[in-house]
Amino acid sequence: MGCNQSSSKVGDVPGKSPEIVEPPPPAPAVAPPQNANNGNALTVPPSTAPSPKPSLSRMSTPNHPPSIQANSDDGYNNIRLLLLGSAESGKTTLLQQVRLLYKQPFTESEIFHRRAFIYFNIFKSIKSLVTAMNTFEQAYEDPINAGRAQAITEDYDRHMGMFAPEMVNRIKTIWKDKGIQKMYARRSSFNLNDSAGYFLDNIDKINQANYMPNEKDLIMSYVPTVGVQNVIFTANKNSFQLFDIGGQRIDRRKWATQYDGIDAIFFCLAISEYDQVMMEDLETNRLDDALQLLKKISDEPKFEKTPIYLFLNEVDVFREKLSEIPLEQFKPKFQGGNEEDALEFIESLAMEALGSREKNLYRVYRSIAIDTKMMSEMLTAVIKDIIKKKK
Ligand SMILES: Nc1nc2c(ncn2[C@@H]2O[C@H](COP(=O)(O)OP(=O)(O)OP(=O)(O)O)[C@@H](O)[C@H]2O)c(=O)[nH]1
Ligand SMILES: [Mg+2]
Repeated sequence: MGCNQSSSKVGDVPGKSPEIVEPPPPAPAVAPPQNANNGNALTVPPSTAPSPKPSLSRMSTPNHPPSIQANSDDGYNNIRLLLLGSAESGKTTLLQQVRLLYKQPFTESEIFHRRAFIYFNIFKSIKSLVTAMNTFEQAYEDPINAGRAQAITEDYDRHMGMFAPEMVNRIKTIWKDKGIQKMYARRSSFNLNDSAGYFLDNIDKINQANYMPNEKDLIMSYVPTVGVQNVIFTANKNSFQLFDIGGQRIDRRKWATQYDGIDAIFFCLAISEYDQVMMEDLETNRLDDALQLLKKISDEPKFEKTPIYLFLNEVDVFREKLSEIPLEQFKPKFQGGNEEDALEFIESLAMEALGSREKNLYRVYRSIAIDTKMMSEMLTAVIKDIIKKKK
């Protein structure tokens, strides 16, 4: 099964919610990754295109996503939310948590689509690890694994489906190697998907013909967003529409087309990226880029009166990384200190980016977007706050 198959529509799946919209992307369904460390060349296939809810008017091109009418005549508020932030900052993960919280289940086609990407995530992770072994001149515990790793390095297949038995054994054997495990412990020194260990540990379960990703697998997988996705949900008699746009530089050009009529912004900022550079230019610091982006959004005249809910995300990865890679190495203004001091320092940078914005026009949260319990509490509070402000 490949991703190209996921062009079926939500409306095609009996008994499934018609409320999720993922408009067709402008590019072919799946383009090959550009290099071993960069899966960002992938595009998202048109997995869903629902039949409309009676009270909603829709359009379905990527630049003009389906919209709900600003005012309804049934006493409901229609509230439009925009999810922004750089690539891999946790936007789609947050959207997924919203879907879990407000009971917008994944469609069958979405699950199959994600499943294909899970294989791709696994292969990309093991490839990043063996590449790092060469870069950092880390030796394999078993020298035979160097040969197995070479075969991985030279494999340019996209691997969007089940692995052949030989390949799965190769990946498992390499993953168990103590040298690779040492490299994995140093993963903050190179770009590795945050969910690499989770999927590599579960490869036996995943590499089955009848494997269906569970809730956690779906949350942990990474499918770069291309174009605009959105979810419609109801909370406390208010109808919400949440738009999620890809955060890679190439996708940010589309952001401004979504700025009109937005009631609140959810901004995800991956604070764990303080030591990393952008995939796009391999130069710009990812945290600096994200902070600049936040400032740009905060200064945007159209958002002068729009509340910003800022999620300082990936707190788990941040905490793990601090002991390995001191923050002060990358942010000399940080005087050093414990985890809390480091978090407060990052928060102060975010406040700077938010500038002179009125206090009631932003809220800052420390989040772990993969943590469903934490996110359900946080999002419930955020949604309540938005409703209160809208009244
Ligand atoms: N450990 C950890 N992983 C996270 C967290 N938030 C997101 N992830 C993982 O990071 C990866 C990227 O997350 P996404 O939500 O898809 O990123 P995105 O911002 O939508 O990225 P684009 O669509 O490329 O703009 C996924 O594998 C997620 O499971 C977090 O707080 N902690
Ligand atoms: Mg996304």
